[in-house]
Amino acid sequence: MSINYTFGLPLLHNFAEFIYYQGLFLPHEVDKIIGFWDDDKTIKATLSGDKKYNDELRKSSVMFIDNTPENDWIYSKLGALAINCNRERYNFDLLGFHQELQLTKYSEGNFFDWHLDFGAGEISARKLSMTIQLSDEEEYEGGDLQFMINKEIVTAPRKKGTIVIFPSFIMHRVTPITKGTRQSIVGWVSGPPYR
Ligand SMILES: O=C(O)CCC(=O)C(=O)O
Ligand SMILES: [Fe+2]
Repeated sequence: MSINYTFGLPLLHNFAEFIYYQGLFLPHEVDKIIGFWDDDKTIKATLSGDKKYNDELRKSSVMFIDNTPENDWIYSKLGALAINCNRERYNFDLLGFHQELQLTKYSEGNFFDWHLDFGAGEISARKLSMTIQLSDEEEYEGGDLQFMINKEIVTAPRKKGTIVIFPSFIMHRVTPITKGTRQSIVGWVSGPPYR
């Protein structure tokens, strides 16, 4: 039996669990971002909310990219991409980056197991998650960014400079690094609660 609604229910025909873009950041721009890494500004990655300091879920180092005028080119490129992507795919209410971009380094044995970027409290405003693959794919083994789409595990492209965007409620992980080092930028575009 089919039900015909008498009102026009807006549907998302272009929804995708994740999307990737290549070529937005030029190789020298990616290298410049990698150059921001400063061991003195590095902190051990922690988790938001109740899961804080859970070594079993996540092991990596992070630092934050200050939202200062000289870093504006990164924020504005990513922001513009997020707006376009959102218009095409999701139609979420977005307000902007409410947290600084996170620069992450995964060394051998580091990982981030299955999780959502969305949850109660401070992370409930996250709408879109963005990742930039900063490392040359030949430089590390393991370290795959993967999505759980129903019961299918799908791996995101590893090519240096690839930007991956996904709704923050999608389950994802970074598999353990078995060799070398992987760096990424992670950012969240936020907005008011779903309604
Ligand atoms: O490093 C990545 O590509 C993703 C990391 C991640 O899922 C996160 O920081 O929430
Ligand atoms: Fe995540």
